[in-house]
Amino acid sequence: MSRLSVYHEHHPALPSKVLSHAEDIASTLAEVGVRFEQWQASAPIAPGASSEEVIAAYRPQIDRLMAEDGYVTVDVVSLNADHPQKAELRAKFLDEHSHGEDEVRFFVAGRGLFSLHVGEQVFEVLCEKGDLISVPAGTPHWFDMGEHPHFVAIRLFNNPDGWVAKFTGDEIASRFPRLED
Ligand SMILES: CSCCC(=O)/C(O)=C/O
Ligand SMILES: [Fe+2]
Ligand code: NI
Repeated sequence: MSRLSVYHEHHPALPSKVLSHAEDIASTLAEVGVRFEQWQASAPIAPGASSEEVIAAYRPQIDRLMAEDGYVTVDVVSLNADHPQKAELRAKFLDEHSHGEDEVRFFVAGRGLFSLHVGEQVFEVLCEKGDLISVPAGTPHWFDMGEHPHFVAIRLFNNPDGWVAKFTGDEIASRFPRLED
């Protein structure tokens, strides 16, 4: 089940708030400018579906976001526990970083743990199948795919150069919870 846990940045062991209803998660994240939505596919997605088929199943929602927020490219990224570089990839995303553009991810399958560092608070969002999150440009954050990663995600970009990260050098992420398998 999707979940939002809110922490003070100095108290990683004790969340001040834990929410599991999608409406509550969305309204709490909206207060800090973060978009959270749940989407339904407009067509069934068969196992092994191509990127084009995955995108087609969510075309109306993708087109709406592109029109609202000016995203120009869309792709599909897929990762599972057989990936030979899974440990390196996990470590890279686990260091606190920001991007010059919004980080927009829709989970077609699987799960991942996003943690957003906003002021003195950390908003930890467990994203599951059907969840969309948009991390605003410039927001320090990290992402845990877990020791045994499994996700298929649609990514939207407003920069055609794709994924570019600026690492903050802060070790805050090492003090916060990891994605539990
Ligand atoms: C679900 S893809 C997440 C990995 C990524 O692109 C990123 O920037 C994490 O912060
Ligand atoms: Fe990121
Ligand atoms: Ni304190």
